[in-house]
Amino acid sequence: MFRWLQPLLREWIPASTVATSLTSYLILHKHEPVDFFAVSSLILLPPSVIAWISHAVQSQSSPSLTSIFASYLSLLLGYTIIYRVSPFHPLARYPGPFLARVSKLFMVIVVTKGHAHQYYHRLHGKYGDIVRTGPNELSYCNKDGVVPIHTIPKGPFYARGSNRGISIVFVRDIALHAKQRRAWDKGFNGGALKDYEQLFIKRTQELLENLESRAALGQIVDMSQWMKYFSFDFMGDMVFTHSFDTMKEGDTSGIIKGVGGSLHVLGIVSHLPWATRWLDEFADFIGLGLASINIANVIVDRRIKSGSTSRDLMFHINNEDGKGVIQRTKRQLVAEGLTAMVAGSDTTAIVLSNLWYYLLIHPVYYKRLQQEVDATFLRGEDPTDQDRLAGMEFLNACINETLRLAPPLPSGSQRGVPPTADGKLVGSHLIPGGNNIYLNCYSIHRDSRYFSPEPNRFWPDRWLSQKDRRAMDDSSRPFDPNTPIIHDLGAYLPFSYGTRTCVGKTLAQMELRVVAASVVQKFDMEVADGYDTKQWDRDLQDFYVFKAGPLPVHLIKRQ
Ligand code: HEM
Repeated sequence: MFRWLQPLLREWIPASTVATSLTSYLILHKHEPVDFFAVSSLILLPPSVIAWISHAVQSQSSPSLTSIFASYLSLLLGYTIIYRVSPFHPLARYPGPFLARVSKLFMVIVVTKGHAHQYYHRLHGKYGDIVRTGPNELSYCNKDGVVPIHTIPKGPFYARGSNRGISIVFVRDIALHAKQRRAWDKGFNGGALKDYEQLFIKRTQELLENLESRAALGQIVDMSQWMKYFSFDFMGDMVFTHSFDTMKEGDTSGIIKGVGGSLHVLGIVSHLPWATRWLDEFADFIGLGLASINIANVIVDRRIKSGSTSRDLMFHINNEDGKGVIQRTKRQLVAEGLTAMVAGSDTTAIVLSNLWYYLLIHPVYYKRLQQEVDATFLRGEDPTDQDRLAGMEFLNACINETLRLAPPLPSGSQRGVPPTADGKLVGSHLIPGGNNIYLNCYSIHRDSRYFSPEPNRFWPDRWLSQKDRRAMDDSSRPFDPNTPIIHDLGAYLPFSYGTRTCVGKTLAQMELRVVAASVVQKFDMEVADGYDTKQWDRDLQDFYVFKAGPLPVHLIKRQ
């Protein structure tokens, strides 16, 4: 059949493979679709049609299906790579590792190992303030980027599939975010914080009782695990009036494991926005329902049915006072509730764990903190009074220094200059439309232009006034007032900056102060025998939010 067409076909197949792959490349390049059907049509349809025509003509010399696909896909890949590494790419002038220019897959490999924060930090050390970390992505480390970067909308990292509710963290549209944020702001105003305060004070008491019983038995306590138990239990109370009771029963509901697992996957997959989107779209279909979403679904269901028995966060977000601006579907409530759980528990837990680690390797600061607590609160008095806690300079210095050295979101939050925009000026760099940028929090916090001397060292005194400042690791000596100090708060952003700044900042600070002061008031703390404290940094992994390993300690109840 169609024998007369066969000679023509010999010429036509390679030509059409080149032409269709080039056309598909240009469409993919210009529109960057992430929709599964659009992308798979562009990738699979043209070679399928060519193969079908070739098969219909049935020439002996017709190339096989495999070779048509292989040529088509190689060409598509070839155009992409050539353009990305070429001097015509809008980010061509920015330095960075060669493989990062070629594909974001390179960063996925780096991220998977968990030490992206250290890798980015080394890149800034080698290439300077601005580094190309992906074909269309830059990492920035200069405080002149703080304001401009945080006025750019969130990037494709935050794109979600259509079958998930979109929680506040993932809303990319600026106007929609402002609307959604109003309900959240209501849930974190002075009155609401007062409501939550009693909840975390109660959970702190429970934490202390648990630590005390283990201390009495001489057991080793994993402080990292207990900080998670505490923060998840409190968040369950605060967000949904739901008791996870992990301090009593362990993680029987699977919420801690589920949230940790989701963050791990998100931290890796979200470097390929199309993959995140597809995972979302097909997760339920292929039976990959994320455990944390399933748990949140059940809790929100129960919470909606029971109505509000107290003014928890759902009360505000679900407009149960009738004063709200937007009505939410159950899917959205699940997304918002889960976001609150993730944003509020893993973050505070990691800050507290890091605080214990720094105080353990600098026992002199642990003692100083104890002295300050003892001087502020009477013997037997619980350190829960927020006014006095806010005035404790050394306590706040220790917390701030922990947040400086180990910000829970170390690599920053991706911002994407809209493809239609002319570009955005960041410092002296014009970032062209369609490209993404991160302000690297971990690196900027350790930059000697902003924090000096010794920016990599835990030295709470840098936060104190000159008269109170003591020498590094020797609190018996005053710090030499002639040594120049740089302490630039314009480069300090553990809670982010601008309209997307952390809505839970005040709550987190209150919680951190109460737990830190309560534990040091009650216990002396020592590293457990056999634990090498160098392991802590090795275990600390950056999956969007820091994830810590165990921190085994001995607690000794103070008399
Ligand atoms: C020490 C603890 C905390 C730190 C360091 C922290 C840090 C941050 C950072 C850096 C962001 C920006 C994220 C981004 O741009 O993608 C953020 C946003 C957010 N945080 Fe926190 N956070 C903490 C505790 C909390 C708590 C206790 C809550 C309460 C539920 C909370 C709720 C949120 C929410 C809802 C957002 C999204 C805000 C928005 O997009 O408008 N955070 N946080």
